[in-house]
Amino acid sequence: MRTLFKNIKELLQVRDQNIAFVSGKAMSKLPTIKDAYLLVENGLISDFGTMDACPNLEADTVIDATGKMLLPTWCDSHTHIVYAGNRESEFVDKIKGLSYQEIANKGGGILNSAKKLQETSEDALYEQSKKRLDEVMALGTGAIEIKSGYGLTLKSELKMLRVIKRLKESYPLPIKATFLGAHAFPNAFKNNKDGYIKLLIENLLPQVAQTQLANYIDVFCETGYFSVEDTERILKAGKQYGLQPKIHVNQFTSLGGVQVGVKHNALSVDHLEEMKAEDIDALKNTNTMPVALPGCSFFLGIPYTPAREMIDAGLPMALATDYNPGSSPSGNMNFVLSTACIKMKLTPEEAINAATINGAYAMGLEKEVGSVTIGKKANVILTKPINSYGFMPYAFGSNHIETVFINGVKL
Ligand SMILES: N=CN[C@@H](CCC(=O)O)C(=O)O
Ligand SMILES: [Zn+2]
Repeated sequence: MRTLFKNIKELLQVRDQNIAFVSGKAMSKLPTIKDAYLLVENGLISDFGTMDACPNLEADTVIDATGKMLLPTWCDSHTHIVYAGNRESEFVDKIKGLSYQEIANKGGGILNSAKKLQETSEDALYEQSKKRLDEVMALGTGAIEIKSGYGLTLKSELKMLRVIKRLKESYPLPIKATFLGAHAFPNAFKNNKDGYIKLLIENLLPQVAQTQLANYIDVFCETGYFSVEDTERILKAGKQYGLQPKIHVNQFTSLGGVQVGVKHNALSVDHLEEMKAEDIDALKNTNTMPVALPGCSFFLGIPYTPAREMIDAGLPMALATDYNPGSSPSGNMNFVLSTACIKMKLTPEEAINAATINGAYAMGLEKEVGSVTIGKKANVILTKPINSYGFMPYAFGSNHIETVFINGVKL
């Protein structure tokens, strides 16, 4: 099965196999080929170059991309798309000025979603999650990470993870699953936090590991949630089962979560809205990817991750949606791209690198997706006719995508 894209106005994010992610100044370079072709064979990228070198071969499908850009699909490395219902009931309180923490203290927040999820059947949860996945794929997402963390009991955490497994089996895009049992303390453990951590380590974690339902482990390291010490205990326990950390840190406070993540070889540290100089320093020369979630800052009205400062300090940066019912009820990576440029002062090149190759690395998929590279999956976005790739983040809110291809197949 061969598909040939020809006359591509500009083919974006063309890379060699050996580039896992880009950092600092290298983020401002987006390698492209103008007037290009791309050949897909059996779902993989098999060749590309300038049109004057386009081989004269038979293809099952030929797509004329005159005036259009072709780029890798978005790699959304941080989502919570498996949830039940929504939290629209908290929206007006939020508009009236209640903070995320105040809403949680009123019975809203993560525990509100946990209650809904515990009362929802596995099939219904799958159907609701599937709609969200269909929606974000149409918006250009071609690889995604999904967390548990609205179960908070053995039964419901496993239910969430089985739903993620079912999505993995039913959809053609790569999906990674993260165990986030340490998302909040259930009411029953309000006065016995140690009891919940013990339950997590001694009961939930062994079963999650035994069923092989998770690729990574996550903790919400934050005041009022899991302390740095709790986080360290949970990460050490996860390590026993071979689960690498990808953790929520520095959303509201800089507590030392970044350092604990780096110490335990986290694949990524995510949120980072509150960063001290020592947090930035701790990330230098490590393999841990910082992940910014501007949709969350936009929705909650909290600071944006100081991505400009971090990139200028030589760090890499990935962008993700954080799609969840409480702090970012949107999985639109195009909006994330615009917000990163407009609010976080990333250039279009930096934002595209952060949303593709660096996002792929932040979920361990850098060998499969995130760039136009021979042998990688042909998960690509064909834009509508546009003048330049900068138009995508610039003209925010409009849909610039004409077609999304996953494994070379049109959605
Ligand atoms: N902050 C922790 N977890 C999610 C929000 C969860 C929720 O409010 O339902 C986040 O990444 O923002
Ligand atoms: Zn999150």
